[in-house]
Amino acid sequence: MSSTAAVTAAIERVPVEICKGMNGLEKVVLREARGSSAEVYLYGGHITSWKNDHGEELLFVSSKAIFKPPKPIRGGIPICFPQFSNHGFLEQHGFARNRFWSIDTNPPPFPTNSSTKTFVDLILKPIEEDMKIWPHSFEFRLRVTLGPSGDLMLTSRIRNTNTDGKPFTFTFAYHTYFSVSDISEVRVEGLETLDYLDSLQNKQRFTEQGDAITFESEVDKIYLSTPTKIAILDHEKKRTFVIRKDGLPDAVVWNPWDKKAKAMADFGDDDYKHMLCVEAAAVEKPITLKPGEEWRGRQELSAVPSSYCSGQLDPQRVLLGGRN
Ligand SMILES: O=P(O)(O)OC[C@H]1O[C@H](O)[C@H](O)[C@@H](O)[C@@H]1O
Repeated sequence: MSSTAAVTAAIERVPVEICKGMNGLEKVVLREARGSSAEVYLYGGHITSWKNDHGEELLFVSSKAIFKPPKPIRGGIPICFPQFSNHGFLEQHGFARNRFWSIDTNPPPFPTNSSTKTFVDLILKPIEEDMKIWPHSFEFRLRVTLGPSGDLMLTSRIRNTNTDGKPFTFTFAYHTYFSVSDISEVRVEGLETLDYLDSLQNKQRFTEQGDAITFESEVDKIYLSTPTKIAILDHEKKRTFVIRKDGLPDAVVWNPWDKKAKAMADFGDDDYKHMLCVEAAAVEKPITLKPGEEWRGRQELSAVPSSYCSGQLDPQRVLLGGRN
């Protein structure tokens, strides 16, 4: 893109608001004309709010969340990089979720749908401390976009900028906490009959049964090679979340249930009833990048009124307009 085009693109964009959030931490607020909004903290590159055009919050953030470094924020969408969970020697979920990201004022060209003008680009580069625990140079660019109908899109571009010729390997997840009315009324469709690693049973491999997934106890599973669309149906709210993903073959499903909830200082005792994590991820097959190579991982979230019946995962029908 020429510099003139870049300037034009910047002018056409809906300006984003940068303000102080909890404990004075900086956050970016995106707003769409019809009323939807999203908030992202520079601390963690962490989405903490996604509201539909009625102003209803769609993500769960614990009322006990601690917005204070180095503690990651409990809820919203933490970014797990360069390690998912304890699958490696780094701290749980890697360090991206508790680093300060910057606004990327001049991101490399990025194909954008011409109707979406509400977005912000963030960037994370390693600090000296990171290089000690993970000796690699990288540029992690995160674009957060709010679509005209309130869809929330996250695109990550991770580039190996090592100058020593060395490749690096990472695992990744968008650790999305969805807000649900009552976990026992929720069903997940799209993961039936798939293989998963059960993190509650030493990551042993099992095969899911044929019915949609429902919840009556703690769950912590990594579903493998999942379809690009997954739906979360919330009967009580009459709302369906549709997750579309690209470059992220796995999907983690997590709910800590009552005992683990009580053990977490930044999570209310009953919070587990009102959240469900379904996390677009790349875990089973870690990503390796050579110097100069870039990886992309994309997640798109929509929330629509539940209007379809069990066993008919057909987001084309759910999403008026039938986008794929
Ligand atoms: O407490 P955190 O470090 O944020 O992790 C919360 C959860 O994240 C993922 O869903 C993992 O699969 C779980 O094993 C973990 O408990």
